[in-house]
Amino acid sequence: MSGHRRVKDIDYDEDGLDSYEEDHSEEEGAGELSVEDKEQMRQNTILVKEALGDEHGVSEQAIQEALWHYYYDVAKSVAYLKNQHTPKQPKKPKQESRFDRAAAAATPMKASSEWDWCPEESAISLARPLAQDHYQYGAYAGFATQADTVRLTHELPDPYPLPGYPLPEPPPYYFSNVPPGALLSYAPGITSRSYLPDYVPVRRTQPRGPLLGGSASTAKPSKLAALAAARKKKDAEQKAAARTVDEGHKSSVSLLDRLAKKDIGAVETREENKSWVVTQAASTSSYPLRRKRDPSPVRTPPTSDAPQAKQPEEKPQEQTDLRAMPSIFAQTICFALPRPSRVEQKQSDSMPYLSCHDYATTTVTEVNRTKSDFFAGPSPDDVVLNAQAKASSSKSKQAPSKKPSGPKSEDGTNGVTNGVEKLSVEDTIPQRTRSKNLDIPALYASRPYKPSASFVVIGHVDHGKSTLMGRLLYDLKVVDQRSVDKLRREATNTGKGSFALAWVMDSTSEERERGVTVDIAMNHFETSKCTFTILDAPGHKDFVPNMIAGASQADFAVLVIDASTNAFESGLRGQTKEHALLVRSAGVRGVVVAVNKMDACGWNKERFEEIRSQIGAFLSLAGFKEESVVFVPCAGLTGENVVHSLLPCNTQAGWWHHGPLVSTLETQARASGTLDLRRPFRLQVSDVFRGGITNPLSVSGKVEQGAVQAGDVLLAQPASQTACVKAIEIDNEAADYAVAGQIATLHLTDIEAQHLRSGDILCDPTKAVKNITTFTAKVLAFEALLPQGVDVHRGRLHVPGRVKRLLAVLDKGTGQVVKKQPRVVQAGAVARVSIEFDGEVGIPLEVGNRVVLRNAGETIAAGLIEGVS
Ligand SMILES: Nc1nc2c(ncn2[C@@H]2O[C@H](COP(=O)(O)OP(=O)(O)OP(=O)(O)O)[C@@H](O)[C@H]2O)c(=O)[nH]1
Repeated sequence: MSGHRRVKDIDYDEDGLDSYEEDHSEEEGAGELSVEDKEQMRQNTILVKEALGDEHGVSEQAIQEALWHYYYDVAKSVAYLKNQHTPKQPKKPKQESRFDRAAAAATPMKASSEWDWCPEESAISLARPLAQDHYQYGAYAGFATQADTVRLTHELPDPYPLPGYPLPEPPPYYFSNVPPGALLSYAPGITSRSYLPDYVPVRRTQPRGPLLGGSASTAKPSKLAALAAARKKKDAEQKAAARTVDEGHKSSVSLLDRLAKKDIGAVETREENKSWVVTQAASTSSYPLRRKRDPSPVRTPPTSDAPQAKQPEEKPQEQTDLRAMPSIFAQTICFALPRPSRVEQKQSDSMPYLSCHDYATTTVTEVNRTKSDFFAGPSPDDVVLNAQAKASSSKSKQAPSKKPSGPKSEDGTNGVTNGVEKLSVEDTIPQRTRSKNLDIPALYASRPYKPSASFVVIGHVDHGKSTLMGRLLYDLKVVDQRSVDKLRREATNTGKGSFALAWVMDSTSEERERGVTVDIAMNHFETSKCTFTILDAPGHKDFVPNMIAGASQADFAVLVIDASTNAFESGLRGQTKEHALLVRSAGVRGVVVAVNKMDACGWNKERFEEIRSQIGAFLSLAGFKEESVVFVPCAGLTGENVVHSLLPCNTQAGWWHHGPLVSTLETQARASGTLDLRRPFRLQVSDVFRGGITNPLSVSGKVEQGAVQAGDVLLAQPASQTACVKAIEIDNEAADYAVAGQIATLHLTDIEAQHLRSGDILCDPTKAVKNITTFTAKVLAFEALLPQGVDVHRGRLHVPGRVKRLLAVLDKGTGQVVKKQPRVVQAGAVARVSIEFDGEVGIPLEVGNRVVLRNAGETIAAGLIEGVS
């Protein structure tokens, strides 16, 4: 029985956390079998013998060694022993798939001896899942070839005997012809620990096949073949053309790709002053885009050395009009000198320094002559700082006055101070926003009631998540016809016509080129009853960390399942179950299962029922309550039963009498639960935006608990820096406050950008989250758990650490300690473990947070933090 199936009756809720005794005193003898181990060994040996039968003739010692090796896992031991002791049968060559044919057409290759370097054991253990997942790992990523598949298929051992047996990682050679940098950019989830060491010894003698993007299930074979055959040639041509034809256009597209907003047209007029919103002049599309996420600034110690304004340098030779325009500071310094009319005209209305002298025409002699005058009085900085000090001292004594109190000149005749005098403090220094001291819980309770919810869209790669969400937005008129037509044209031109709707969500050029979602795409829409935030998660296993980040912000999940032949089954072996477990681990309680691509199976009721019974059983084992799981058949591509009910003319679907997907979403949103707004404020930063003029630093994320309003001072952890909330936006609209459950954008002041990264916490400074270095957690093990290195994930946060100690195995039902200090925690067991972070910097986590533990690209456990230190 796999780890996935042993999730029964596990409740991740905080309830019952206090009920466990803790006793770490008992140490077991190391190196010898304990009494329990011996008993377990004896019982499992009998089970293995029974499973093997007599004809295998495997010795008891071999059985016990296998059991020891697999930590008493009977199924794995049996599989191993069978593989070891069964003579290999020559297998029938697998029938070539469309992908194989396309790849062969593109790059004719014979099976080489590339496989021979790989140890036989690895070959056998990797062969089957790789062949099954050839598309996912290989052709999909563009690194594997037909030769790989053919060879792997010939080498296949007996089918994996274990249901839900976890897929191993792709072998290193799948990436062997990729430079390490490119490997990381293709697969950010792959750590150097998991792949890069193996990269070095791999040698390939022949070039790999080209990238075959697109969907196996929907692309036409002829197109694929043609695409593959022309790929190499086109790649070279396109790259050269893209580089030379329009550099400017390219950069604007790539910037555009990374931005998020609902309506480009609206932003073009409203957001001229936000540098993170790039307006693509040529584009008139209004499909939603993604905001640019700040590339996590490197945290550096704060420095007081502000960049200095450039001082005029002595240049013996004559300056001409060709010199660059002076800085505003230089113009301020030199404004007493005569000003040429050319500059007056140019700067007439826009510049605050109307009488400013054009420094470009000032000679060194002039500068020297007037230098003593310039520095006779206080510097502009001094004046401003003095005024600021005065303003703050007067503010503390008297009520704030609306009239700006500008700095008084100390020397009315001095040009510099006169110039600065014209500035008010408000013009120069961003005013700290004053809190309106709103009673947020009362306001929230009395607001016009329209529930809002965010949902994460999960499921195996290519099951149609992005297309379904694109269709939802299109049918709800969030995206207009013109934009979709444009996307259709673009998608068709690149041979990916069927992805047009998916491109509504997948907006980056990388995602469009590869035909897969890479990061969470966020979008908003509204129905007459609710407002929603979509978090479209990537389905590919390399991007599971991004999926976890989406799950942590969601109120419920939409699990998309491809109903077409074999796709559902391959999803079960892939990410369908893993995603479902992860969202449950992240605290999500409700799931809408969208049984998608029903058009591809002719709206077959039996197929729908089969999927409902299998997935329903799994979700209940994973801890979802039956009433929190709803199934809806739909087809994102055709739009049937997504927003509009099924047409009566669709006779095949006459058996479905319930509403479309959107009405199910509304029901789930209403059931999403109540909010406790009076708890201390917490927001995990999901994205950081910087560079805007009016809002130089903004962050977005889900308010996990409590509430925030403009003027509040927050503490950023782990940097331990305070910041002031200047303004708040929710769903791209200005808001007075944000409350738990809402995904908000906070515009911040009084903090440097390097103190904020995605994954950080903004919290109430009076009840702050502490930075910790170790914690204990109650976890459910998806794989056997040992003291080992792990990546600790919580939303956008992921930090390397290690399982320091296995403290106890717990009873799943009661939570009582079953065994103290176990040597290993079996897959499916619940355990209390102690985890330590690798670095010296503390990590902002607290009791009650949900964490996911991953190792080498696999999720190995998930659970709740019970204690921190
Ligand atoms: N026949 C049919 N094909 C569909 C349907 N929905 C999506 N597809 C096709 O399935 C392929 C993959 O769709 P995507 O929306 O990119 O899948 P995805 O799950 O978002 O993929 P990732 O985000 O990369 O995991 C595309 O070629 C779609 O046209 C559907 O309802 N019917």
